[in-house]
Amino acid sequence: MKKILTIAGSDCSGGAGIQADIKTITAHKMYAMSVVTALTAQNTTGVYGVFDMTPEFVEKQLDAIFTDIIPEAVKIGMVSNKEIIEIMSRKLEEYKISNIVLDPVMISTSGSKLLSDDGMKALIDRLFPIASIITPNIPEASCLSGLQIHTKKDMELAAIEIGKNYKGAVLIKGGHLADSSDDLLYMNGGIYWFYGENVNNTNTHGTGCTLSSAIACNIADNKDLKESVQAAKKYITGALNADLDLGKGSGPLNHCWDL
Ligand SMILES: Nc1ncnc2c1ncn2[C@@H]1O[C@H](COP(=O)(O)OP(=O)(O)O)[C@@H](O)[C@H]1O
Ligand SMILES: Cc1ncc(COP(=O)(O)O)c(N)n1
Repeated sequence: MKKILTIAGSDCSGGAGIQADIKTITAHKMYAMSVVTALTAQNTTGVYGVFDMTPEFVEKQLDAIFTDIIPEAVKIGMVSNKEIIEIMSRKLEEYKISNIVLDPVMISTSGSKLLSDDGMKALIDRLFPIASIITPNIPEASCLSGLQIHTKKDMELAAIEIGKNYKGAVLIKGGHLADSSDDLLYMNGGIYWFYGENVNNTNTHGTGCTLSSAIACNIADNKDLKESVQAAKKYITGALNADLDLGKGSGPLNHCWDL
């Protein structure tokens, strides 16, 4: 069985973070492991508290995993702060871990900040260089490129701008653009569009976490990056179409459908 590690924050309401990742990995019939970087008290209406793990305990978790079970792919989500990022980058390099999918989580769908300002710089300097692919949403791509993004052409310009400083693949997710769910992959100077069915469902809590975990599973399954994104898009569309409606805000996805 393929083993996937998620390094991310916990969402006690089960919609995003570690919980979304484990559900996605299990739905792909793979073995999920998790390193928790932070606990959050959140639900479909907002984030009400964040409790960061100590860097030392993140290190202990990473050592416990990498000295015993080596994952075929790793997904990185919420990383909180600079100290945690520095430990992660050291450990991922020390154990020569490859196939890293990095979701640069900065702000939750409900608008809460999930990464400190110095964390942002450390993320770019320490984790971007070791990731095979980064998966910013539109606000994150805007922050990384310094460009406003309102159209698909803007997405292309932002991807090229991010690509100037980063050698890996960039997937800009289009979920925040009105009436479109098309995602853009920028890789080796080429632009590839992934056209998605725009599902009429406002329950999108955890879509980014789910997509990046699904990409990690597909990479572990020996698919190339384009095939991995295509298959992950199929998974997210299915989970949105499976239509769960929980909570008072933007609810979680339904992972209980036949892939
Ligand atoms: N209403 C929707 N219908 C279909 N796909 C969607 C919808 N909303 C988001 N997606 C898809 O979910 C994935 C995550 O995108 P997005 O919501 O932009 O990320 P994030 O959760 O990081 O903000 C992307 O593949 C995007 O195209
Ligand atoms: C622990 C954790 N990690 C990531 C997200 C972002 O997910 P989303 O953008 O879908 O709210 C979140 N809300 N909580």
